[in-house]
Amino acid sequence: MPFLDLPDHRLHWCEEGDPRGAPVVFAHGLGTRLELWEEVVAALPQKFRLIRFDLRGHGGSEGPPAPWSMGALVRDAEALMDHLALRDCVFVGHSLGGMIAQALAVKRLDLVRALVLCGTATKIGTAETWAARAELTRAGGMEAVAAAELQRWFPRFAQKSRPAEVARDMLLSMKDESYLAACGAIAGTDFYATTARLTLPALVLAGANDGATPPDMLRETSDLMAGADFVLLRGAGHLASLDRPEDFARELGAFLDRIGHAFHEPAPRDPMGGCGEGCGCGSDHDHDHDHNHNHNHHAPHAGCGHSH
Ligand SMILES: O=C(O)CC1=CCC(=O)O1
Repeated sequence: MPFLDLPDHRLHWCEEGDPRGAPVVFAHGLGTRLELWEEVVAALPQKFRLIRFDLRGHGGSEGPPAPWSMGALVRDAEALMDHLALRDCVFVGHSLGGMIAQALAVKRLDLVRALVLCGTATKIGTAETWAARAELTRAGGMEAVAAAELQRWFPRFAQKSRPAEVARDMLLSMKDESYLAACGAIAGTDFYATTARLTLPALVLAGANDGATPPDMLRETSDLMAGADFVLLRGAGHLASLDRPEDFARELGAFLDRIGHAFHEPAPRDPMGGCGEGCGCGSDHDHDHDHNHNHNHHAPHAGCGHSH
């Protein structure tokens, strides 16, 4: 099992497909783990380089002490992608992973050439709903969280299904403190303004029966991004990759074909050095999304947003 050692925790990741293929990176959401993508990855053409990882405190990845910021979660993804020398990836993000995807596309357009967002939005929940979630976690632990989440993640007819059992096991495998730290990062996040500036190719997949991030939220996120494709997955709940893996893989595969991902040559690294963010600005400033840096080079007049 490969791990990436970072200064205060280690990240667990895995890779399938063709190591020389065009890269596709998968990031799961709150309370799940990289197994969320198992069946989707198996159903995709293996000509791609298919990389999955566990977010900090999830699955096989360690959880450093709280608090965690969204910027720190984004830096984990960046560190892994840099470690694997990935460029011009299609980044597939579910829920919290989809928030990381949006931030990465703003911050590191050299890493991300297209986005696939599912079960996510620019902002999920409110300060009040996340405070209530924290209270539930402290009072009842992950058992109580799982009971509440399964009702939101799966339509009533699927709450006793195999995917619901798998989701429950994932939630119960998580430590309370990591869950609370991840909730804290989501509670403080609103990417509306920065995601609205994205113009890279994007596919937004909504589960028609998603009670956690309902289709309207996904539609709104899709409408924000110029040229994004929106697809409603019938019969799917919040974890569409788990309860409708074949439909998910078909839509994702068609998107990869549409953007010619298999034939895409990664852009060369900036020969002038620069900040490593692909903007050629030459600065060594900290590109922390928390501090509102804006790096969408597809937006012609956006500027790099850095203080030089
Ligand atoms: O847990 C939920 O209800 C929905 C959610 C928000 C972020 C995430 O990853 O899942």
